[in-house]
Amino acid sequence: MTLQAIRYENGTLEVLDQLLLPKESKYIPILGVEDGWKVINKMQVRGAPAIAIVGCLSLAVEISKEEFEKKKALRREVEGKLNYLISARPTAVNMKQAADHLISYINSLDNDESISAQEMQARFVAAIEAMLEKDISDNRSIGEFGAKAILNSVMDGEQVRILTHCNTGSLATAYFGTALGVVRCLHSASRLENCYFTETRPYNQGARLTAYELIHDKIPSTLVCDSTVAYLMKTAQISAVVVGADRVASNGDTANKIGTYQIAVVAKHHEVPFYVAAPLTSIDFSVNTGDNIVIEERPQIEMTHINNLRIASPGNTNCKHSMYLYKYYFIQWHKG
Ligand SMILES: CSC[C@H]1O[C@H](OP(=O)(O)O)[C@H](O)[C@@H]1O
Repeated sequence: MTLQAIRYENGTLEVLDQLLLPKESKYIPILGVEDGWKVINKMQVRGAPAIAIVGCLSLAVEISKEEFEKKKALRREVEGKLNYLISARPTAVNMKQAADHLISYINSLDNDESISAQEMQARFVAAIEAMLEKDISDNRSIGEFGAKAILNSVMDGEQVRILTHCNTGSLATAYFGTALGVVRCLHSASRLENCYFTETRPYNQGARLTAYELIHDKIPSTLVCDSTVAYLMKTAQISAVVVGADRVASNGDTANKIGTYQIAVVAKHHEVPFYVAAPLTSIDFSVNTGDNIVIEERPQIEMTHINNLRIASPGNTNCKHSMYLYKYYFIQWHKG
């Protein structure tokens, strides 16, 4: 059984506090949407699919404890709280996609006169709970499809060497992962020679989270500095790069963790196939190109400190060159 970022059973929700990993493995209770918003905003829970699932489950936990006489009251509460949850982080689209779907669903339940307020509440909670199993099923399909695509591009029986960035595994989803799900499928097929993964400064999703998962699953892997990527592709015969996505625009432009763009450019230079592994819930058809994707900027302390220890000299942060911005960049989808 791979690691579980999310524990949900009969209306009770706990999440693994990923800010404490790998030093401490601690689950924290989520009692409602306020808790859900906080753990997403603080990145105690992160990863595009996991953000949507935890956000929506926090709503299910909250409304399961309430009684609604009027269907319209339930609909209004659901709409307000889903829009609140979207504001926790801007770039990953999964929470917005889930909110749009659930608002449409609660409106259809409200308009169905054959359904009581209690039935409406029960069906709505069930729809959120179904997101967990759907994500796991999607991840397994992505993993199998991605592994097959990579193996089709190499010689029969050849062992492959994969490079990935950030964390896209069980700690970023309901279970199994997206890009790391592809790695898991290659390993299960006995075709993975090694998975190289970047530390992914400044939050260190790779060094702290992907390392934790690959060691847990006993998958052959090597942690590399972010700055090693070009040298690695020049010297290590990388078979393919596989990364996740926070938001994919309708033309294929992809927003992902900072560092993805430079890996894509280096992969193109070294003619290494580059794959984005993402569920349909990460694709935003309302956005034409990457230019329209909101880029998340986070507090500079997330870069200047590690575990509250300053690692960057204090400077005049008003000067442009000294500004520490933790930004996502999108990669132009290299067609053909
Ligand atoms: C399947 S996770 C997709 C995406 O989420 C991660 O971002 P964060 O750790 O900031 O939530 C990373 O960009 C992954 O590629």
